[in-house]
Amino acid sequence: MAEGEGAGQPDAVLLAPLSEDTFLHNLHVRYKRDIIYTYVGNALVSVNPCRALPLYSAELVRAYLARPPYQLPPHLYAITATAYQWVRDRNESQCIVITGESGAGKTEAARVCLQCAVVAGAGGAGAGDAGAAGALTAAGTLLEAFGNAATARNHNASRFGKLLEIEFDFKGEPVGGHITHCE
Ligand SMILES: Nc1ncnc2c1ncn2[C@@H]1O[C@H](COP(=O)(O)OP(=O)(O)OP(=O)(O)O)[C@@H](O)[C@H]1O
Repeated sequence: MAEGEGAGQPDAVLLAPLSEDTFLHNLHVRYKRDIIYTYVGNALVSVNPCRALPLYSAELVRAYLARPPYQLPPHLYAITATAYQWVRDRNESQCIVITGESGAGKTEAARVCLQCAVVAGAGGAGAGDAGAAGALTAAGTLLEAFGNAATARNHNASRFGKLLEIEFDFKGEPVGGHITHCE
């Protein structure tokens, strides 16, 4: 799971010197090795690989849930697992903001976060596709069917903004959720 030699700097904050050039060069070095995630402190930069990479699995979610943040390579799972643990252990609402230009990969990133939250809420037991979180996944697909369109920048562009909320009970299991869409 370690990134190994020549993978660049996993946290851009540690680049010396830190400039636009070194930042972009570091992202490029990592991208060439199919490493699409890089931290900037507690934020995560994701580069759209435009092809499926073997970066996602329930087993990997469990690995991120089991380790403190920053002990494993940068990943959306690390961000989501930390948010989930803070909801469960500190009883604090958490928010993950995903931003970027059209086609940057926001919708895919939200899907990955939701997948991670589903597995986390199922106690890391598996795909955990049932219940509130499974319904949210299905609702997202349904909204895309009506609210997405092909554009010059993205073959599956969301034509609306999306606020996705998941509610967890005191055991950390998802019990409800909402998707609010805005034009
Ligand atoms: N992590 C990823 N792995 C593989 N392919 C990806 C990934 N992220 C994005 N893509 C590809 O890029 C396309 C565009 O991504 P996505 O729809 O998530 O962009 P977006 O930022 O939500 O765009 P928009 O704002 O136009 O809706 C996806 O349909 C998919 O083909």
